[in-house]
Amino acid sequence: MLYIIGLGLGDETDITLKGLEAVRKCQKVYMEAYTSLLSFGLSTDGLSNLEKLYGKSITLADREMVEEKADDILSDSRDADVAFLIVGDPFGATTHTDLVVRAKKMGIEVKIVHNASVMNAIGICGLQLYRYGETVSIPFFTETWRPDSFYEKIEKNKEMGLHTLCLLDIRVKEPSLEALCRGKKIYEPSRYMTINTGIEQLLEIGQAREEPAYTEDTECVGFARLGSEDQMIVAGTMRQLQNIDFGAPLHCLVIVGKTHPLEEEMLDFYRCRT
Ligand SMILES: C[S@@+](CC[C@H](N)C(=O)[O-])C[C@H]1O[C@@H](n2cnc3c(N)ncnc32)[C@H](O)[C@@H]1O
Repeated sequence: MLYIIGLGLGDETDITLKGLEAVRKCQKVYMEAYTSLLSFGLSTDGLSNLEKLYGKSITLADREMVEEKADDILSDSRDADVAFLIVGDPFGATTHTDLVVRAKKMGIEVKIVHNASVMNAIGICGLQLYRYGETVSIPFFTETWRPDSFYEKIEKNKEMGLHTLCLLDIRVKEPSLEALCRGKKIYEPSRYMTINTGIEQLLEIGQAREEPAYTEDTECVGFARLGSEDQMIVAGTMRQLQNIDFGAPLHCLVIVGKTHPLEEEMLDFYRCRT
Protein backbone atom coordinates (compact mmCIF):
# COMPACT_ATOMS: atom_id res chain seq x y z
CA MET A 1 0.00 0.00 0.00
CA LEU A 2 1.25 3.50 -0.81
CA TYR A 3 0.11 6.14 1.66
CA ILE A 4 0.41 9.70 0.38
CA ILE A 5 0.18 11.85 3.47
CA GLY A 6 -0.21 15.63 3.73
CA LEU A 7 1.79 17.19 6.59
CA GLY A 8 0.11 20.61 6.63
CA LEU A 9 2.07 23.84 6.56
CA GLY A 10 3.57 24.59 9.97
CA ASP A 11 5.68 21.96 11.71
CA GLU A 12 5.69 18.27 12.59
CA THR A 13 2.62 18.63 14.84
CA ASP A 14 0.37 19.59 11.93
CA ILE A 15 0.09 15.99 10.74
CA THR A 16 -3.47 14.61 11.24
CA LEU A 17 -4.16 11.71 13.59
CA LYS A 18 -5.05 9.62 10.57
CA GLY A 19 -1.75 10.57 8.93
CA LEU A 20 0.25 9.78 12.07
CA GLU A 21 -1.34 6.34 12.43
CA ALA A 22 -0.57 5.59 8.78
CA VAL A 23 3.10 6.72 9.04
CA ARG A 24 3.63 4.67 12.16
CA LYS A 25 2.57 1.45 10.48
CA CYS A 26 4.70 1.97 7.36
CA GLN A 27 7.94 0.05 6.82
CA LYS A 28 9.47 2.79 4.70
CA VAL A 29 8.90 6.56 4.90
CA TYR A 30 9.89 9.05 2.20
CA MET A 31 9.49 12.79 2.38
CA GLU A 32 9.13 14.93 -0.70
CA ALA A 33 11.53 17.85 -0.43
CA TYR A 34 11.30 20.06 -3.46
CA THR A 35 7.85 21.58 -3.96
CA SER A 36 7.41 23.00 -0.47
CA LEU A 37 8.94 23.47 2.95
CA LEU A 38 7.75 23.22 6.54
CA SER A 39 8.25 26.37 8.58
CA PHE A 40 11.42 25.03 10.19
CA GLY A 41 12.80 24.13 6.78
CA LEU A 42 14.65 20.95 6.15
CA SER A 43 17.53 21.46 8.52
CA THR A 44 18.80 18.32 10.22
CA ASP A 45 16.88 19.48 13.29
CA GLY A 46 13.64 19.86 11.39
CA LEU A 47 13.90 16.38 9.96
CA SER A 48 14.79 14.81 13.30
CA ASN A 49 11.79 16.54 14.91
CA LEU A 50 9.62 14.74 12.40
CA GLU A 51 11.44 11.46 12.96
CA LYS A 52 11.08 11.76 16.75
CA LEU A 53 7.35 12.42 16.65
CA TYR A 54 6.60 9.81 13.99
CA GLY A 55 9.00 7.23 15.46
CA LYS A 56 10.38 6.44 12.00
CA SER A 57 13.48 7.26 10.04
CA ILE A 58 12.70 9.33 6.98
CA THR A 59 14.38 9.27 3.58
CA LEU A 60 14.38 12.66 1.87
CA ALA A 61 13.13 12.34 -1.69
CA ASP A 62 14.40 15.15 -3.89
CA ARG A 63 13.18 15.81 -7.43
CA GLU A 64 15.86 13.53 -8.88
CA MET A 65 14.82 10.66 -6.67
CA VAL A 66 11.10 11.06 -7.32
CA GLU A 67 11.61 11.43 -11.06
CA GLU A 68 14.33 8.81 -11.54
CA LYS A 69 13.58 6.32 -8.80
CA ALA A 70 9.81 6.51 -8.56
CA ASP A 71 9.62 2.93 -9.78
CA ASP A 72 11.69 1.75 -6.77
CA ILE A 73 9.40 3.63 -4.36
CA LEU A 74 6.39 2.18 -6.13
CA SER A 75 7.61 -1.39 -6.30
CA ASP A 76 8.45 -1.27 -2.56
CA SER A 77 4.78 -0.39 -2.04
CA ARG A 78 3.65 -3.66 -3.65
CA ASP A 79 4.67 -5.84 -0.72
CA ALA A 80 5.05 -3.32 2.11
CA ASP A 81 3.36 -0.23 3.49
CA VAL A 82 5.21 2.82 2.24
CA ALA A 83 4.51 6.44 3.24
CA PHE A 84 5.23 9.38 0.98
CA LEU A 85 5.02 12.60 3.02
CA ILE A 86 4.15 15.88 1.37
CA VAL A 87 4.21 19.34 2.96
CA GLY A 88 0.73 20.86 2.62
CA ASP A 89 -1.83 18.66 0.89
CA PRO A 90 -0.91 15.83 -1.51
CA PHE A 91 -2.83 17.58 -4.28
CA GLY A 92 -1.65 21.13 -3.48
CA ALA A 93 1.06 20.72 -6.15
CA THR A 94 0.51 19.37 -9.66
CA THR A 95 3.57 17.09 -9.41
CA HIS A 96 2.17 14.38 -7.21
CA THR A 97 -0.79 13.39 -9.34
CA ASP A 98 1.75 11.67 -11.59
CA LEU A 99 2.86 9.41 -8.74
CA VAL A 100 -0.76 8.43 -8.04
CA VAL A 101 -1.42 7.67 -11.72
CA ARG A 102 1.73 5.52 -11.96
CA ALA A 103 0.88 3.63 -8.77
CA LYS A 104 -2.67 2.95 -9.91
CA LYS A 105 -1.45 1.76 -13.34
CA MET A 106 0.90 -0.68 -11.58
CA GLY A 107 -2.07 -2.01 -9.61
CA ILE A 108 -0.75 -0.60 -6.30
CA GLU A 109 -3.32 0.45 -3.74
CA VAL A 110 -3.06 4.14 -2.86
CA LYS A 111 -4.47 5.90 0.22
CA ILE A 112 -4.47 9.68 0.47
CA VAL A 113 -4.48 11.53 3.79
CA HIS A 114 -5.40 15.18 3.25
CA ASN A 115 -4.18 18.22 5.16
CA ALA A 116 -4.17 22.03 4.90
CA SER A 117 -2.58 23.48 1.77
CA VAL A 118 -1.41 26.94 0.77
CA MET A 119 -4.37 26.76 -1.62
CA ASN A 120 -6.83 27.08 1.26
CA ALA A 121 -4.68 28.66 4.01
CA ILE A 122 -4.69 31.94 2.04
CA GLY A 123 -8.36 32.16 3.05
CA ILE A 124 -7.11 33.72 6.30
CA CYS A 125 -6.84 37.17 4.67
CA GLY A 126 -10.59 37.23 4.09
CA LEU A 127 -10.64 37.02 0.30
CA GLN A 128 -13.20 34.33 -0.46
CA LEU A 129 -11.66 31.14 -1.85
CA TYR A 130 -14.44 30.73 -4.40
CA ARG A 131 -13.62 34.14 -5.91
CA TYR A 132 -10.17 33.10 -7.20
CA GLY A 133 -9.31 32.49 -10.85
CA GLU A 134 -6.48 30.35 -12.23
CA THR A 135 -3.42 30.09 -9.96
CA VAL A 136 -0.13 31.14 -11.55
CA SER A 137 3.49 30.18 -10.84
CA ILE A 138 6.18 32.82 -11.18
CA PRO A 139 9.57 31.33 -12.12
CA PHE A 140 12.91 33.03 -11.36
CA PHE A 141 13.99 35.11 -14.36
CA THR A 142 17.50 34.60 -15.69
CA GLU A 143 19.56 36.80 -18.04
CA THR A 144 18.27 34.86 -21.02
CA TRP A 145 14.95 33.44 -19.84
CA ARG A 146 12.12 35.76 -18.83
CA PRO A 147 8.90 33.78 -19.35
CA ASP A 148 5.65 35.73 -19.11
CA SER A 149 2.94 33.12 -19.67
CA PHE A 150 1.48 33.95 -16.24
CA TYR A 151 0.54 37.44 -17.46
CA GLU A 152 -2.42 36.38 -19.68
CA LYS A 153 -3.85 34.29 -16.85
CA ILE A 154 -3.71 37.22 -14.41
CA GLU A 155 -5.31 39.43 -17.08
CA LYS A 156 -8.17 36.97 -17.59
CA ASN A 157 -8.74 36.69 -13.84
CA LYS A 158 -8.74 40.47 -13.57
CA GLU A 159 -11.29 40.82 -16.40
CA MET A 160 -13.60 38.50 -14.50
CA GLY A 161 -13.00 40.37 -11.22
CA LEU A 162 -11.29 37.31 -9.69
CA HIS A 163 -8.32 37.19 -7.33
CA THR A 164 -5.07 35.54 -8.48
CA LEU A 165 -2.83 33.40 -6.28
CA CYS A 166 0.79 33.71 -7.40
CA LEU A 167 3.01 30.84 -6.24
CA LEU A 168 6.65 31.84 -6.10
CA ASP A 169 9.48 29.72 -7.45
CA ILE A 170 11.44 27.25 -5.34
CA ARG A 171 14.81 26.07 -6.65
CA VAL A 172 16.16 23.18 -4.67
CA LYS A 173 18.98 20.91 -5.81
CA GLU A 174 19.08 22.37 -9.30
CA PRO A 175 22.16 21.20 -11.21
CA SER A 176 24.46 24.11 -12.09
CA LEU A 177 24.94 24.92 -15.77
CA GLU A 178 28.60 23.99 -15.48
CA ALA A 179 27.63 20.67 -13.92
CA LEU A 180 25.16 19.96 -16.73
CA CYS A 181 27.83 20.68 -19.36
CA ARG A 182 30.38 18.44 -17.68
CA GLY A 183 27.89 15.73 -16.69
CA LYS A 184 28.80 16.25 -13.02
CA LYS A 185 26.46 16.34 -10.04
CA ILE A 186 27.03 19.84 -8.65
CA TYR A 187 24.04 21.81 -7.42
CA GLU A 188 23.19 25.49 -7.15
CA PRO A 189 22.41 26.71 -3.60
CA SER A 190 18.67 26.49 -2.78
CA ARG A 191 16.65 29.60 -3.62
CA TYR A 192 13.14 30.61 -2.61
CA MET A 193 11.52 33.56 -4.36
CA THR A 194 10.55 36.43 -2.08
CA ILE A 195 7.43 38.55 -2.48
CA ASN A 196 9.75 41.46 -3.40
CA THR A 197 11.31 39.58 -6.32
CA GLY A 198 7.91 38.24 -7.38
CA ILE A 199 6.50 41.79 -7.57
CA GLU A 200 9.61 43.09 -9.35
CA GLN A 201 9.22 40.44 -12.05
CA LEU A 202 5.45 40.95 -12.32
CA LEU A 203 5.97 44.70 -12.80
CA GLU A 204 8.66 44.15 -15.42
CA ILE A 205 6.23 42.04 -17.46
CA GLY A 206 3.29 44.40 -16.82
CA GLN A 207 5.23 47.53 -17.79
CA ALA A 208 5.90 46.07 -21.25
CA ARG A 209 2.10 46.08 -21.93
CA GLU A 210 0.13 49.06 -23.19
CA GLU A 211 -2.74 48.65 -20.76
CA PRO A 212 -1.32 46.49 -18.01
CA ALA A 213 -3.65 44.28 -15.96
CA TYR A 214 -1.87 45.58 -12.85
CA THR A 215 0.48 48.38 -11.85
CA GLU A 216 2.43 49.49 -8.77
CA ASP A 217 -0.89 50.74 -7.37
CA THR A 218 -2.67 47.39 -7.61
CA GLU A 219 -3.90 45.97 -4.32
CA CYS A 220 -2.24 42.70 -3.25
CA VAL A 221 -1.77 40.52 -0.21
CA GLY A 222 1.63 39.07 0.68
CA PHE A 223 1.87 35.91 2.79
CA ALA A 224 4.98 34.46 4.44
CA ARG A 225 5.31 31.18 6.37
CA LEU A 226 1.55 30.50 6.46
CA GLY A 227 0.59 28.08 9.19
CA SER A 228 3.62 28.79 11.37
CA GLU A 229 3.75 30.79 14.61
CA ASP A 230 5.47 33.75 12.91
CA GLN A 231 3.38 33.83 9.76
CA MET A 232 3.14 37.27 8.17
CA ILE A 233 0.22 38.61 6.13
CA VAL A 234 0.18 42.15 4.74
CA ALA A 235 -2.31 43.80 2.38
CA GLY A 236 -1.17 46.80 0.33
CA THR A 237 -0.26 48.01 -3.13
CA MET A 238 2.53 46.31 -5.05
CA ARG A 239 4.68 49.37 -4.31
CA GLN A 240 4.02 49.13 -0.56
CA LEU A 241 4.65 45.38 -0.38
CA GLN A 242 7.85 45.72 -2.34
CA ASN A 243 9.36 47.70 0.54
CA ILE A 244 8.50 45.16 3.21
CA ASP A 245 10.89 42.49 4.46
CA PHE A 246 8.76 39.37 4.78
CA GLY A 247 11.60 37.31 6.26
CA ALA A 248 12.26 33.61 5.80
CA PRO A 249 10.52 31.51 3.11
CA LEU A 250 8.03 30.38 1.93
CA HIS A 251 6.24 33.36 0.38
CA CYS A 252 3.28 33.75 -1.93
CA LEU A 253 1.26 36.68 -3.25
CA VAL A 254 -2.37 37.34 -4.10
CA ILE A 255 -3.42 39.98 -6.62
CA VAL A 256 -6.77 41.23 -5.41
CA GLY A 257 -9.73 41.29 -7.85
CA LYS A 258 -13.18 42.79 -7.20
CA THR A 259 -13.96 42.74 -3.53
CA HIS A 260 -17.11 42.27 -1.47
CA PRO A 261 -17.55 44.62 1.54
CA LEU A 262 -16.94 41.73 3.94
CA GLU A 263 -13.69 40.90 2.14
CA GLU A 264 -12.66 44.56 2.55
CA GLU A 265 -13.44 44.47 6.28
CA MET A 266 -11.18 41.44 6.72
CA LEU A 267 -8.41 42.92 4.54
CA ASP A 268 -8.42 46.01 6.77
CA PHE A 269 -6.96 43.92 9.60
CA TYR A 270 -3.88 43.29 7.44
CA ARG A 271 -3.53 46.67 5.69
CA CYS A 272 -0.08 48.19 5.52
CA ARG A 273 -0.19 51.49 7.42
CA THR A 274 2.93 53.12 5.95
C1 LIG B 1 3.53 23.82 -5.12
S1 LIG B 1 2.95 24.95 -3.99
C2 LIG B 1 2.30 24.16 -2.59
C3 LIG B 1 2.49 22.74 -2.34
C4 LIG B 1 1.99 22.13 -1.06
N1 LIG B 1 1.84 20.72 -1.33
C5 LIG B 1 0.68 22.66 -0.50
O1 LIG B 1 -0.34 21.96 -0.60
O2 LIG B 1 0.64 23.76 0.09
C6 LIG B 1 4.42 25.67 -3.39
C7 LIG B 1 4.33 27.17 -3.36
O3 LIG B 1 3.29 27.57 -2.50
C8 LIG B 1 3.66 28.70 -1.73
N2 LIG B 1 3.65 28.25 -0.32
C9 LIG B 1 3.67 26.98 0.13
N3 LIG B 1 3.62 26.94 1.47
C10 LIG B 1 3.55 28.22 1.89
C11 LIG B 1 3.48 28.85 3.17
N4 LIG B 1 3.45 28.13 4.27
N5 LIG B 1 3.42 30.21 3.21
C12 LIG B 1 3.44 30.95 2.08
N6 LIG B 1 3.51 30.41 0.84
C13 LIG B 1 3.57 29.08 0.75
C14 LIG B 1 5.06 29.13 -2.19
O4 LIG B 1 4.91 30.18 -3.13
C15 LIG B 1 5.57 27.84 -2.81
O5 LIG B 1 6.50 28.09 -3.85
